[in-house]
Amino acid sequence: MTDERKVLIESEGLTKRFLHRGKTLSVLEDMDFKIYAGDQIAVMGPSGAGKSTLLQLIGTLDEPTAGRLLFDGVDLFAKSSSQLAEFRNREVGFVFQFHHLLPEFTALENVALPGLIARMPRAEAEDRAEELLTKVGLKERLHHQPGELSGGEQQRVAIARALFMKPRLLLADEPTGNLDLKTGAGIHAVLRELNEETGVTVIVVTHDPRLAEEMPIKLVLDDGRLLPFEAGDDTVGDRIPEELLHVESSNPKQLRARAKEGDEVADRMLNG
Ligand SMILES: Nc1ncnc2c1ncn2[C@@H]1O[C@H](COP(=O)(O)OP(=O)(O)OP(=O)(O)O)[C@@H](O)[C@H]1O
Repeated sequence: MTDERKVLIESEGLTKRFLHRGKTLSVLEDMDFKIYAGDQIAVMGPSGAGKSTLLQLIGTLDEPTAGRLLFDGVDLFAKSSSQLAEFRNREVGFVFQFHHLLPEFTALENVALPGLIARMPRAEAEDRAEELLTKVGLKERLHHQPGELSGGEQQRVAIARALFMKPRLLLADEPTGNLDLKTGAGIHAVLRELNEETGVTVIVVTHDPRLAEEMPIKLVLDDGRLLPFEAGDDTVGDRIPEELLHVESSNPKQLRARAKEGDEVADRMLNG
């Protein structure tokens, strides 16, 4: 099958092992995948499966032990560390579970900060920050400090800040981890809307299949492999996510077999 869409990220044999107290811990093994520009992907998997590690590699915050990662056809880890820093500034927005907003700055100032660091005129940076805060539904909270915002609002400020430099890729590591389900679903909806408006490629790590439902592509990382996750059937329900993921991902063959025929996107990503 041919696909006209642009491949944004391609991994070839991506491998990450940690040396810990004299023992080698293999986290990601020989991963091949493609992520297309504009994809919206949720990555689930048991605790310790390597989800954060994968995100750190894709965001070039860490280096692989082996393998390559291409971004728009360019081999990322062939770049120098200063080129990589520039790549991260320009192309990648990060959102973490704990938002790392500056407490003494307002929402507007927090979002405008990347522009000020890049020496953008203040008025221009603040205009863009206001535009982004409006997009994430916080037009009425521009001058609130993080401590005066709810957890979901703080996370939306962090998302707006991550998008300030118009990155092509947004990486979110459990952005809903300390939020209730409803607020978490709101955050995922914001990510989806931003993707639809700006075309930014979104990869979000989550523990909760109910939150993953917001994302069109759902993958499970387990045993160092990415597999399609079909959450649209009766296995989701109200089961405990960890238990569900464990049961599902311990049977990768079964999981593959169960992936619906229509789930071509995940298949294309994994098989090229
Ligand atoms: N710097 C490191 N040195 C040694 N081991 C590490 C290091 N970083 C991560 N690990 C190990 O790699 C494995 C994967 O960690 P990672 O944080 O990527 O998992 P995760 O899937 O994101 O887990 P969680 O859902 O609990 O956040 C874990 O077993 C962890 O202990």
